[in-house]
Amino acid sequence: MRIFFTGGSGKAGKHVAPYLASQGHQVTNADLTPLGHPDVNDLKVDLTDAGQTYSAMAQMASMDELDLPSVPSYDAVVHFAAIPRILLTPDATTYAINILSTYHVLEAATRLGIPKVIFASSETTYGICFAQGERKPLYVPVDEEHPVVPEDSYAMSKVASEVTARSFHARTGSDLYGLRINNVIEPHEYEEYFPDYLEDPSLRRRNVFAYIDTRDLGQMVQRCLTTDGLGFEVFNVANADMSVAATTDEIREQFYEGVELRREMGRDETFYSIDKARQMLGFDPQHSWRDVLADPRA
Ligand SMILES: NC(=O)c1ccc[n+]([C@@H]2O[C@H](COP(=O)([O-])OP(=O)(O)OC[C@H]3O[C@@H](n4cnc5c(N)ncnc54)[C@H](O)[C@@H]3O)[C@@H](O)[C@H]2O)c1
Ligand SMILES: O=C(O)[C@H]1O[C@@H](O)[C@H](O)[C@@H](O)[C@@H]1O
Repeated sequence: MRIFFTGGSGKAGKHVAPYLASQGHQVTNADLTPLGHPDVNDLKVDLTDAGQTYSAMAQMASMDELDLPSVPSYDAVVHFAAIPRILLTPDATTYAINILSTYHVLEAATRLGIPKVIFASSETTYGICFAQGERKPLYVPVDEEHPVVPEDSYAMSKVASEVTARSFHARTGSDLYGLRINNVIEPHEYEEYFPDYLEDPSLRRRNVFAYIDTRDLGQMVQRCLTTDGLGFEVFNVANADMSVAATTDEIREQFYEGVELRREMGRDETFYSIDKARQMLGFDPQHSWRDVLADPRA
């Protein structure tokens, strides 16, 4: 497929964009800074500018396309570009950049007739990650039906992005899949961060003890690309296990007193439910910190 990928130079995108290229897709990376990967075409675009966004999505992807009879249309957009958390820019700027760029991407894709947009939403929509003080989930495992009423500007921008996508879907009926991505972990980060997480699970409370490996995030995007006709949907994205060594029973006892348990859970199973992605997309995460570090409980 011919893919317009935004934010391909970032933490998640620099893994996912080349992975999609390795799966045979033709990938254009629309970002403020280039990725510089041999298999990905870089295009410098400021997505907060509507004209730039539309123009970039309408034009040819590479010099090779000069030899085609006309400029082909993109088959899908993967929208990862964003200010990816609070405290990087003032709250109002974080909100403004994220909602504006997402609106522009969705509008351009819609007007150009691109049939699918996969966009990065976030675990923060559930209001736990960047809550002032501690906030527990209403129930576990946290699934896509859990209320999304966050108090921080970043998560608000992601909720607004989902609402905007749902409305574009109402207009066109096209496929718009929002990925409520958990905390992104690059392969080299297991050795860097996880020894501390295994030692002290409270470090992962704000992520409901979950994580997502960049390689499994790539698999998720690929599955979204190959699964058509779902319309507007949001999906939690996380690895199958927790980012800590404690068991689900121990975590519930220590952190989730009074939190409803909706169903039986496995010993190490993620509290960030990926049942929907498994059922609707066949998502099947392959990686774990246990591939890199010894499980102190094994
Ligand atoms: N990192 C995480 O743990 C995490 C978790 C959940 C969701 N997300 C979401 O996933 C996506 C990717 O996150 P990331 O960690 O790779 O972030 P990142 O900051 O590393 O990458 C984002 C990229 O977007 C680009 N960008 C920002 N503003 C832009 C603009 N106006 N025009 C064009 N490009 C612009 C940046 O240059 C950067 O390369 C984001 O939407 C983020 O909100 C991230
Ligand atoms: O976008 C998000 O959800 C993420 O933002 C990151 O900066 C946080 O460190 C991470 O915990 C969140 O998962």
